[in-house]
Amino acid sequence: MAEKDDIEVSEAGLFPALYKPPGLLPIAQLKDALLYTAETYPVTIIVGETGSGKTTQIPQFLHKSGWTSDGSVVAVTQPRRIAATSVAARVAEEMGFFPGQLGQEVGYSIRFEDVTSAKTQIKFMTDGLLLREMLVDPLLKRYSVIMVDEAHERSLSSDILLSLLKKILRKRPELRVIVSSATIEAQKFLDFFASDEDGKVGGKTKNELGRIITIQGRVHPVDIQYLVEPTADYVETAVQTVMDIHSTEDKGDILLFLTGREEINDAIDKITDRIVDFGPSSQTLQPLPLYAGLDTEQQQFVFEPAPENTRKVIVSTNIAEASVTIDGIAYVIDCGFVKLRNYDPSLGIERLNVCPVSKASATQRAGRAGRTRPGKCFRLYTESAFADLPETTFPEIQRSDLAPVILQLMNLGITNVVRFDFLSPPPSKLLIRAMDTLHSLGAIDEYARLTRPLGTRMAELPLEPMLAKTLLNAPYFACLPEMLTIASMMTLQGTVFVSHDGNKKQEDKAKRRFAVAEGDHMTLYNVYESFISHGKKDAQWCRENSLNFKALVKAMSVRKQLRNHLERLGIAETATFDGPDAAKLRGMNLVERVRRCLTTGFFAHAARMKSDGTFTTPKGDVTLWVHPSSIFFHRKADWVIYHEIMETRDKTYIRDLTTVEIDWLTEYAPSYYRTKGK
Ligand SMILES: Nc1ncnc2c1ncn2[C@@H]1O[C@H](COP(=O)(O)OP(=O)(O)OP(=O)(O)O)[C@@H](O)[C@H]1O
Repeated sequence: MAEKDDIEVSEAGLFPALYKPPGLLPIAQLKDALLYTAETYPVTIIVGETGSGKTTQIPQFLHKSGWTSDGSVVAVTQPRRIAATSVAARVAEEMGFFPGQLGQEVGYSIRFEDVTSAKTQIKFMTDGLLLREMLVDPLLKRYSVIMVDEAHERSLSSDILLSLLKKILRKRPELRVIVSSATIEAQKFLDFFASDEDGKVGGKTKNELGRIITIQGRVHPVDIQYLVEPTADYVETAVQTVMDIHSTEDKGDILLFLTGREEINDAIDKITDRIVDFGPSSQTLQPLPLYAGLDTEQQQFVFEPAPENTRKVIVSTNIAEASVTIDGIAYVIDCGFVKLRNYDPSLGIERLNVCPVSKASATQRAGRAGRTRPGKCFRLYTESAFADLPETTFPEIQRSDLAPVILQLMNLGITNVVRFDFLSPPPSKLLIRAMDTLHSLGAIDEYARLTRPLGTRMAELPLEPMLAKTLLNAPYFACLPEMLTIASMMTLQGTVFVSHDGNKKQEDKAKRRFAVAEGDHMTLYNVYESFISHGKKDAQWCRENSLNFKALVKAMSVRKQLRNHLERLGIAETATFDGPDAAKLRGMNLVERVRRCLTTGFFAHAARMKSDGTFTTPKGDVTLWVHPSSIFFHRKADWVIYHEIMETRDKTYIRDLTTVEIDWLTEYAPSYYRTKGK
């Protein structure tokens, strides 16, 4: 029986307290001001210290003061999935719901994972997902308030979302938009919403449009320390700092920010090697990785409390940088760098460049400490280097492949994307390249209009344009069931094979066992089929075959969702369409039909193997390296199409390859290969 002191009254009823309220968060003092502003003005820009309570408290204030009473929903968008899911869990808990009740009054929605219900009143979601919802609900009518969190990060989707919300406000003056931002961007956001030919948004003049609210103060102090001299090897310095903290500082977990998976694994190996130096009796260290490529389950580990006498060291990319609270973190180590995507429109290659973080990012990182206890942040750069950092991160919209987002904008009826009201307009080269890509895929015509049905259908599928086109073409190649599986497996982004207990050899053996000579797509198909034929629920079989059980279960769910999307478009899984080549295709085996179908979507990603085992682009101007995860890392091929291309450090890698015939490129993309002179 619970003690009286452990009993809390919540809206959900009486039950033993699962959590202790965080005391008065700084935002509590501004509750009335905030609610008044939201009542009075369409736009509220909120600027506050990290940890002051913006993300977790504002939606609850709004909910309690009636913004959801008519069945409307308060939405909070996040640039990252881990933030959306973990904050939803926290808010549900604060409102008195048990973990199993997540998805009822409080829920979250991220791509291929909707944990909401008809009851949901507070919904956390990725900014990209809210954009998608506009396809079915263009004015986002189910929401009374939309809070765009971490808007200063300038993610591609949140920038586009702000532009579209500005448009929606003209038609829905009763909608409330709250934008949470770092100080430096606040005025820019308000000015953006106010800028209009007639100075009016939703019938309001500039002065009536919105206000900036600033929250002072934080829950616990964070002591920031800098290096006296710069370091030439921040991974080594980071590991050393972990060891120093462990031997000299009080209890408390550590969060170390590095730039990517390789560095993270390297640091974890080094930490593991050095733990032994501390001897068996002392408190031990538990290093845990955190990056986007891990599946949700693996990411959840970092939130679990460390075992007794153990100090957690979470080694993370910037995905833990904003909105995330990991209870127990007392120390943050910030390497000062981040990997940023940079799309090269002339070559169509995405580069991952290691760049110095912005001051806003460094502040966010430091703010992961001092949330549930006082903290320290060790910046692995000098104070003068900090002073030289840019204020905010360069907007993603100015360095991304814009084809997916332009396709969506067009489907929302924005016909002239060049004149779209961007917060920061992208360079014209990026726009031109995106239009080019969409045109070559047949999604837009020569007048830059969305084609019907292909273009609109491509926009409606939650897949990138090349994969969407491939899937939509599959009925012409009588391979829709197979392509549904392949598309679902592609969304797992390399998490299918795992080395259990670090047994890399076993993993390689398993890969060879499932390998299909024609390439990685059919190999993944083979894995999925074997999983299904082993009764779907067989985690032990997955272990024996170095497969990630959770990832495969996820693939099943994604496949079902994609199948439902197609059904809504009037395409049944069993559909076969007769194209001009129907008779010819009937004589071909399944693998050839799949390869041809892949060519119709990925023809722009063609490459040819050279004698040294590397690949080259059709023009021969770029050397491409096979990603080690591909079956062609050790095998020969001639022409291939690939799914993804990425430049890291000094090499350009391609991953997920399938063999094709050179003639198919001109057969399925005649204008692309003719005009490109390839
Ligand atoms: N999962 C959690 N466990 C324990 N305390 C939490 C948790 N989530 C939030 N808190 C408490 O609530 C406070 C406010 O968190 P919240 O995410 O709302 O702040 P924020 O202002 O949005 O911060 P940021 O901008 O840094 O994301 C934290 O500082 C912490 O004290």
